[in-house]
Parts: sequence; structure tokens; C-alpha cells
Amino acid sequence: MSQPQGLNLTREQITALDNELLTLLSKRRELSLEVAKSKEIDIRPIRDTQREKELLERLVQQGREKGLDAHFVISLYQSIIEDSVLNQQAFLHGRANPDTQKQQYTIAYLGARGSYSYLAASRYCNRRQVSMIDFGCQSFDDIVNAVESGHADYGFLPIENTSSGSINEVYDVLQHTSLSIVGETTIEVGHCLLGQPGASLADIKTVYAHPQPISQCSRYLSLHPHFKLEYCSSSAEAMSKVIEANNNSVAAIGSAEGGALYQLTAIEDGLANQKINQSRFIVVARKAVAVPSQLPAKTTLIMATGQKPGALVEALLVLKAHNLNMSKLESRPIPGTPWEEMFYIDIDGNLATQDLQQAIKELERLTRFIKVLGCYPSETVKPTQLSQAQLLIEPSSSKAAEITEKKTSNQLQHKYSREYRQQNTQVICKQLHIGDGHFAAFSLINMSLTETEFTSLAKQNKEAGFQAVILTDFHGQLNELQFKKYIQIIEQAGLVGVLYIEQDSDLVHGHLADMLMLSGQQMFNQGLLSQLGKMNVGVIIERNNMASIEDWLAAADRVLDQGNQQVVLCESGIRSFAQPERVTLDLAGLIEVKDTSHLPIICNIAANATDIEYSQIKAAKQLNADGVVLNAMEYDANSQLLRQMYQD
Ligand SMILES: O=C(O)C(=O)C[C@]1(C(=O)O)C=C[C@@H](O)C=C1
Repeated sequence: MSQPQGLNLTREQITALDNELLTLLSKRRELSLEVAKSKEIDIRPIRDTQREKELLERLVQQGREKGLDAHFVISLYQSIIEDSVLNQQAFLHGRANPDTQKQQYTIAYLGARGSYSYLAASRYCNRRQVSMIDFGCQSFDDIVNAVESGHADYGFLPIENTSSGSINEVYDVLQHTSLSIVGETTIEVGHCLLGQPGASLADIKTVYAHPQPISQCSRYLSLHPHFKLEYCSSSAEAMSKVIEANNNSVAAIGSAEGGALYQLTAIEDGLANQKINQSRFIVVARKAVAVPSQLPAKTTLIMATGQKPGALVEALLVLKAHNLNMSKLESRPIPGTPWEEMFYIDIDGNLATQDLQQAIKELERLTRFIKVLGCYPSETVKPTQLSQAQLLIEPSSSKAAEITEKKTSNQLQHKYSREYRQQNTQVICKQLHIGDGHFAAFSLINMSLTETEFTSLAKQNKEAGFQAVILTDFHGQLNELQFKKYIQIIEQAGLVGVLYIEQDSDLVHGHLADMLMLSGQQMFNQGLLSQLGKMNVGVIIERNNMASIEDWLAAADRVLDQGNQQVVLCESGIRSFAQPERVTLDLAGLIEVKDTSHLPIICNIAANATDIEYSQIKAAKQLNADGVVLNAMEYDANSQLLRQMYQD
């Protein structure tokens, strides 16, 4: 065998080649802008999927002749085309709004240089080839104030994350601002453990992070229970804390790019629970913008439907009638009106179109309040795919076939899914029916009550319309005799008794209860899930407040897989952006779960009654939740709410 050439020489050749590749990519970008200029004149849509297919087909063929794998070529070009489409969009959007064109933009964002918001803002400016003056802010209110007062041209607000869901504080801020949404941008959030150069994983004792990364990396953090977590207002603050500490035992969670700005090194990367972890930001400005018809547009509006039963559904039907796709729905309370809520809706459509104008007119008649927050180019570029035939690969030996096969068999394994079972599941326990049109009311009682107090509360609960009682808060001290007594009282009151499982040992008494409810904290406990799966008893699985929907449904599947088909899901709220101790109901998640799963889903506001507004639970009912859990201790408010719900 001949000697290979020296390593240094080979590396120099690779470096030179990479440089050439970059030069070519930059030339390709310029050409793509030329295409945009032609499309501006011809008024043609930016996206031409037919052209993309032809281009991919040819490249796959040419790549194969050069020994390159088809999937590698496709994924490479999907990225190149995404960049090309987004650049063309930014260019044409700028041309349609010449008064917004400047050499530099002052951008208000959360945190300081190096935060994810900072990275999103710089990406936005780079695409528009303008320089950025950064205006770091302490809160979402400060961002909005900076733009409203003219200190900044644009404000960047994170609105949702693929693993931790919607950021409700931003929706609250939007209720009161005069600003318009003029853009959106999505960035890949690659969480790393950032430490002082030279620090190693074994050194780390304290981790500084914003609540969102903490929630998004919950699985990684649970593998390191000795880490002391310190909450910060932004990832940039977390990184500054590490610099200040100047000590190898502290680390921050942040991006590798952000860390580099602070001269911190990534001790570990890929910390996020989900492989794909992206954050979407909205861009707000003082003046609304026009979106040229060639660009895919999104319109965001807020509306209050008032208390009429079915009002939300009626409003959503208007969108359906006009063939408008709703890509997001969120609900937030209206301060001072405890029984009402404000809905936030993202619609795939341009405000300038007849369909959307007409739909808004009809919605005005159905709502008490409606306001368009903005119309802006949608930055979701769905990658163009090639079929088997276009890939020219033997189906049996192809990687694509393997992937499709795996996917299909995986889908079959998802017992919670509608593909697996089309009909809605109804869980029945004595007189209690949950799901498939049956709405169930649970009351949560903690065990600090005396027997007499408990007996009278159980009776009152029954009269108020509750059908079941969840017994909670044993603090590991569940006494069998006492528990038997409580179950007896519940039975005598004509209610169903549910035992809330907070630790493995609670399950010993499971046989005494009519149903079991696995606490959110134990949702990841695979052992407990398997045991519950082997029991013949209705099981309610509470969502962990840091768990994604996928995690939650995976927990349900674990139980279903073991044989127990009597599974109910319980949404208890997810952690919010600014304050880690606050939770809010994930209504978009509720719609998603209703869409993908046949399992009944109930919403729990008992655990955090002060945080989750009652209006949210009403919204949940309107969105076809199958039940509700209320706090028995707040008896008056809850029985009033329950009465209202039953009236609706
Ligand atoms: O050829 C075009 O029409 C382009 O806009 C260029 C391009 C590309 O980058 O290759 C980008 C977007 C289109 O969907 C198709 C192809």
C-alpha cells in the first residue's frame, strides 16, 4: 500500500476546497437574488417546487455518478434552497416596504449579547444585509416600550419553542401594545453546558440558566441531580454569571455561539430533550407592513368571543368556510374579567386577500373584540422531497424505504394514536364516564382534613356536580386504614375515589382506589408506568410541567403497551417563560393531542389555581376537553364554575 500524503497537506487541500465551496455558495446566493428581481417584475411566487424537484433529481443523479449518497445530496440542497427562499423573501419584503429600509436597525431583545434572542436578531439583520445596533432589555415589557418609544426599530419576542410550547407572557404583552407584528424568525436552539476553559463535567456543581432552557433540557438535568440550578433572566445573564464566578465548578446553559462571545467552552452539547429544538420569534415594529402576494404570509389576530356557548367554535368555522388554515390557537385571560378569555390565532394567509378580509368582517359580527396584530411573511420553508421513483433507488434496498418502513411500524406502535384506534376511547369507572362526549368533573382533596371535614366536603362536592375525588398529599405517609376509611366515605357520597400516586410506594394501596392518577413528577418513571400498565384499573397520566407532548404521549403508550387500555391524559399546565414557578395550560397542546390521540384528556387547574386562570379551563372545555380537575378547597369559586360549565 502506498504511503498517504502528509496530514497537514491533506488538511490544507480540504481548507482550500471548503473555501471554494463557500465562494460558490455565495455566488449562488447572488444568483438567487437575481431570480427574486425577475419574480418581482413577473409577480411569480418565490417558491417553485416543480423547479426544486427537477433540480434535486438532477443533483441526485450527478451526485451518484460522483459517489455521493442521494440522501446526503438532498439534505444538503434542502438547506441551500431554504436559505435561497428566505433570502428572496427578505429581499422582496424589503422592496415592498421601502420606508422600512435602513443601513442599520436598532433591535430590542431579551438579555444581552449571546442570548438566543440576540442570535435570532443578528440572523434577521444578516439576511437583510443591514448592520444591527443591539438594545438588550430586561423584560418583554421593556422590549415593547423600547420600540413604542422609538428607541428601537424592531423588537424580538420569543413566542414558542418546539419542546416547551408557547410563551404566554408574550401573548399577554401583545394584548396591550400598539405595535404590529412584521416578521417571524425561527432559530435552532442548540443547548450546551458552557464552562470556563479547562473546566470538565466532573467539576460542575452549579448551573445557571434561564427557565426555558432548564425546561427544555429536563432529561439531561435529571441525569445530573447534584447540579444546583440557579435561574437567570436570560442565557446571556447565565453566561455572565460564569464569567463573574471565574470558577471551574460553575456552568451555564446556552448556545455554543453565545458561549464563544463570552470565551466559554462547551463542556457538553446536545442537552435538549428533543433532537429538533427550535424557538420561533416574532418581530414587532411601530408600523404594519405589506406582504407582496408572491410571499407565503401569516396573519395573527386576537379576539374575544364573549360568553355565548360555542362562540369559539362558531368563530373557527368562519375560517374553515373561507378555506383558511389556522396554524396556531392560544387563549389568555383578560385582566379584570375572570370569566372571559382572549384568543390568539395565526392564520396561513395574506391580510390583503379577499378571503381573509371577508372572514375578518364576519368575525367582527361574532366577536366582542377583534384586532389584527399583523400580517408578515411566513418563514416556514417545507423541504421538497423526492419520491422513490425520482430517487431512482431499488425500493427494497433503499434507505428511504428503510426509513418509511421504520416510520410505519413506529406509527403502528403508537397505541395512543388515531391511526391505531379511530374511535374516541371512553374510560368507565363505576358511574363515571370520561371521554367520547362524556365530561367528567374531579375534585382534588388533600389529606390534611379531619374525617368530619372530609365527609362534609365529599357531600358538598357531590351536590355541586363533581363525580370523582382525587386524594392527594400523603407525603409518603399513606396509612392503609385511614385511606380505606376515606374511600368508604367517598363511596357513600356516590363519588369515585382516585389515588394520586406521588411515589413508587403509594402504589401498594392502589387496589383500594377506583382509579389511579400518576403525578406529573412521576411521569418519566418507567417502572411505575409499566406497573400501571399491568393493572386493570383506570389510570390518569398527568403531564409533567416540563414535558413535551411527545414525552407525555410516550408515557401513555408505555401503559397501553403493557395491556391497560383505560388511560386518561391530564394537562396540568406547563412552565412559563419568565417565572419558572408559574404554569399555564397548554391549549394548543390540547388541540394537538385531541387531533393525534383517541385518549380522553382532562385539564387540571387544582394544583395551581392561582396561576392557571379559570378562564383557561373554560377555553379548554370549549376545545372539547373531556373533564376538569378543580380544587375542593376553593369550593365556592369552583362549584360556581362547574355550574357555569354544565350550563354551557
Ligand atoms: O429557480 C427559482 O425560481 C428560484 O427561486 C431559485 C430556487 C433555488 O434556490 O434553486 C429557490 C426557490 C425556488 O423554489 C426554486 C429554486
